[in-house]
Amino acid sequence: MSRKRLDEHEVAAGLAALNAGLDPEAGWSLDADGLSIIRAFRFKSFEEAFAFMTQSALVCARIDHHPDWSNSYNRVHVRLTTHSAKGLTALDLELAAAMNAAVRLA
Ligand SMILES: C[C@H](O)[C@H](O)[C@H]1CNC2=NC(N)=NC(=O)C2=N1
Repeated sequence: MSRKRLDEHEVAAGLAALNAGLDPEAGWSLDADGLSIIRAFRFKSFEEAFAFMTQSALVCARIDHHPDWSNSYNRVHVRLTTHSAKGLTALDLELAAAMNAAVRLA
């Protein structure tokens, strides 16, 4: 997977694909600086939130790409960017898609 920075059209297309079928309030959005994407996840319990983080962590380890994230009880806030590229790459879209899938397993 490439660590080349995506242009704004690639980012917009990626976000549209990630958010297809999601409640517009619930999906991924571009941060104000355009360098990262963010999503707030809310679960039924701390256990479900942590199961989601555990599932996501396995993907992070596999693709060597890691989120900036925080957890408070049943909420997980995620920010994805590629530090080495100083912006968004295909890896961020891949990890976001994996997190969308991990929600269903949590
Ligand atoms: C050496 C190693 O591949 C790099 O430090 C990776 C690890 N995980 C990473 N994760 C993220 N989100 N951005 C990076 O630039 C990055 N770099």
